[in-house]
Amino acid sequence: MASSRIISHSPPNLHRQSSPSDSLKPIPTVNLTFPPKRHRNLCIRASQNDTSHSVELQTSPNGVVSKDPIALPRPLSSNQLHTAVSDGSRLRVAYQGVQGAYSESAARKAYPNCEAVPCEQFDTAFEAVERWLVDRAVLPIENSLGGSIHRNYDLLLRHQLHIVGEVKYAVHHCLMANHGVKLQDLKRVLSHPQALAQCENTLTGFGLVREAVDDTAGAAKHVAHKKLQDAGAVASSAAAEIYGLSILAQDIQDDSDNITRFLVLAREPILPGTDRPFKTSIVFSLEEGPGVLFKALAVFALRQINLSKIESRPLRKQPLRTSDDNNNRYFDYLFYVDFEASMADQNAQNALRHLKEFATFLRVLGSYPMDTSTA
Ligand SMILES: O=C(O)C(=O)C[C@]1(C(=O)O)C=C[C@@H](O)C=C1
Repeated sequence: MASSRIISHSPPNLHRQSSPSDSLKPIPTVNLTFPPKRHRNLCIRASQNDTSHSVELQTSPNGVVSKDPIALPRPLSSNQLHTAVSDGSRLRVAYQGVQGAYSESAARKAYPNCEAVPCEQFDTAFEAVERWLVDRAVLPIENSLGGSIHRNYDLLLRHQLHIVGEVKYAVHHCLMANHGVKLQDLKRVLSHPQALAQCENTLTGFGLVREAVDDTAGAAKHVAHKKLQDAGAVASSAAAEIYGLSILAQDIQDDSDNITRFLVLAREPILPGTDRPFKTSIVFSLEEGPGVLFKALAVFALRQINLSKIESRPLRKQPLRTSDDNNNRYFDYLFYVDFEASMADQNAQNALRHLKEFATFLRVLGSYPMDTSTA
């Protein structure tokens, strides 16, 4: 039997090591300030323009840092997450992009009362959660027209965050430009590559050259700030309002059913329940050989567990493997699978135990309530 490793939900951990030399890659929207070591209270401050957010952390002399227990977000139970979704608590939620991005709307759908914290890149949002700057991150993982957001699959594995929820958000794209600019004046259109892909047919019909930028709202902001006369942006109607642009065309996505699925990430897992529909996300790798993937997926089929998503990504550290029998070299993959069952369900636990018998690596990324709302 191949050696296997399973990394499952860890117990809640409210402490982390920190020192003044802790470093973070430059984050334009988030700044870290570490006071001298002698200060007992360590203040991590994240600021964006005139908005500043701060979290008070207590340091012990040996440098172990823990939050004031009263202010600490407790490890979430599935019930607490449900409450947060319905009435919203003042959680700090990171998203990628600037104000008006769809990701911000998704963060607000998950936590209606949250303080949404913009991050320049997906990596920044992951780090912001890990470093206690925010409580959650809401990041896109797949879109019904454009497919998977591969970067976030790779980051899920690189970081140790847990999936604690999902949000489905209906994306309605608008073509927008500065006041007075007409559709026939436009030569170029700026947006996030996913958004451009979702409007492929419409933009081709308009004869516009596509230019990819970090996020949809950032595109709108750029067009407005530079007062561009030959370029428009594809973004939300909220972005048009925020940056003072005129909407030239509405609902320009190639299919009216344009849904993006976002993941909610946290430092701690939630307790999986069976009180409502749950989904579990895992990642695993397999030995090379005929039928191994079939065998892996059969552990779910045998137990009537429905799979809702499967994605494969190259295994970066050892992307090629040479077969023992001949000199053939094979690509090596990681398989990401979402299945419709809770880890609290014995059937799901049996399926994973079975998979672990022949998987070379297996990690549970999270077991969380399904978003059954109509986006
Ligand atoms: O640019 C934005 O507004 C985003 O929130 C990013 C993003 C994505 O990465 O897929 C999210 C939803 C839409 O599908 C288009 C773009």
